[in-house]
Amino acid sequence: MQDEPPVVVLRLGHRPGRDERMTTHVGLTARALGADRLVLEAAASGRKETVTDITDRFGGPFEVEVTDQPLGRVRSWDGAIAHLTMYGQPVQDVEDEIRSVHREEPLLVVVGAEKVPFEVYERADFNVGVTNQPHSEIAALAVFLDRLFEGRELEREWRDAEKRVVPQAAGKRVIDADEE
Ligand SMILES: C[S@@+](CC[C@H](N)C(=O)[O-])C[C@H]1O[C@@H](n2cnc3c(N)ncnc32)[C@H](O)[C@@H]1O
Repeated sequence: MQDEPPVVVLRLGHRPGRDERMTTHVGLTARALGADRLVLEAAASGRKETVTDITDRFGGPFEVEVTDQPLGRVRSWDGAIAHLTMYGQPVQDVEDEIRSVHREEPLLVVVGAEKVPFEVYERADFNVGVTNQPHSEIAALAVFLDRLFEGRELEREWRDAEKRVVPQAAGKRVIDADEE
């Protein structure tokens, strides 16, 4: 988020066909819940447009990039790495330490699609479990980011939006952002 070291989400793995919506939703969740950037691997490059389109309409800043060297991103990352995995340390036990590291340096958050290479477990500064039960990278990412930002991401402001949702107790209201 603004005025903080960046949080970058790396979506490691993508099975064409099967993972299209999951990868899109990893990106939308990263954007909505305070991450600054999403890195997709080349097989997922088709998802970039969808996430970018949402950013164009509903605001940013949020960047999406595609790499053909996803593991290279992990190897060369200049900052801390949190890898979300059901085998990791409970998020509630490590969140304070991750927050304190993130005050000083950028954070790479790695989420998988299928089996993640063991190298990632070794290179990660934190292997983090959001429960030690199998579930979803989208759910794990959402809980992790909310814990990292302690809810501040819910109040963030969006820049350069075309549209803005006006919260309603019932019904839907979307206005042009320049109508305000
Ligand atoms: C379908 S799961 C793959 C399951 C795999 N056995 C694992 O967690 O390493 C896809 C991704 O969801 C995330 N994930 C699933 N369950 C999780 C949990 N309990 N805590 C944190 N991340 C989780 C991980 O990033 C994982 O790579």
